[in-house]
Amino acid sequence: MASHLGGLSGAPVVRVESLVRRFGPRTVLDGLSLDIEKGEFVALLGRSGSGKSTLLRALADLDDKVSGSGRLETPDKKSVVFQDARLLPWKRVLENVVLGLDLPDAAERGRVALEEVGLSGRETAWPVELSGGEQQRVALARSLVRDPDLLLADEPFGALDALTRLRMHDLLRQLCARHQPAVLLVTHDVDEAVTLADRVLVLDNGAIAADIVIDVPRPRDHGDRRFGEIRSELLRHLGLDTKPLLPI
Ligand SMILES: Nc1ncnc2c1ncn2[C@@H]1O[C@H](COP(=O)(O)OP(=O)(O)OP(=O)(O)O)[C@@H](O)[C@H]1O
Repeated sequence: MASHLGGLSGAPVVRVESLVRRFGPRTVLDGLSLDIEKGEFVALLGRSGSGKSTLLRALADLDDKVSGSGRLETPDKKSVVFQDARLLPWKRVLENVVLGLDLPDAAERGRVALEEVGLSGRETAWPVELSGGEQQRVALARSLVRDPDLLLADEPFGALDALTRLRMHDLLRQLCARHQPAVLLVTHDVDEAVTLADRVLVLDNGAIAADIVIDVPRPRDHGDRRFGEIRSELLRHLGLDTKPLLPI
């Protein structure tokens, strides 16, 4: 698989070939292959337990037990955003953003990143003083201040209310357009995937079962005919056909 080039050029930023991850007798990733191009926004869907977070952890270098006959190549500069912001409660917002950033202009960069996510003026606040959406924006600022070549996001909006989620979609698109990292976004939300991504993958049986280029012009309208076709195709791949659950 992974034959897609998506109209983008250059060597892939992420190259995965024949990746295997077993937990005891259970094979969760079974020879998975995948490429992500520079600046490409890829969303990853899959049923619960299909191995999405397992793959993301492998790409984030958080798992040293992956194996396989192929290769796992990722850039050195990568950032991860999780469902919960994971801010240190005893550090102020700006300190959280620049934590571990060993650069003379770290504070200035942190301020710029906070401005980009709309949190200017909150530099000295404590995380507990921020809403869930604001905390997640701090987490985004913390990721982007490192200017990553790869942004890995594991259901980053899963804990947010619907309106905040939509606002975060816009923000993430803007930030990605500006910073141009390659992105792998794990999500359960088919519409989120089709709204944001250049390409959507479906993980099933330990491998990429579908690889669909989203050829819908931006800004994307959920009511667009092509949007609906792609949504239906993805739901089919997820085993969630649009058949009614109850007899009508
Ligand atoms: N540390 C672990 N030890 C044992 N099994 C694990 C471990 N981590 C993950 N698994 C198993 O691997 C499978 C895939 O888990 P993973 O969290 O990657 O799925 P997922 O697709 O992200 O699921 P969800 O959508 O529910 O978050 C699951 O069956 C899970 O029980």
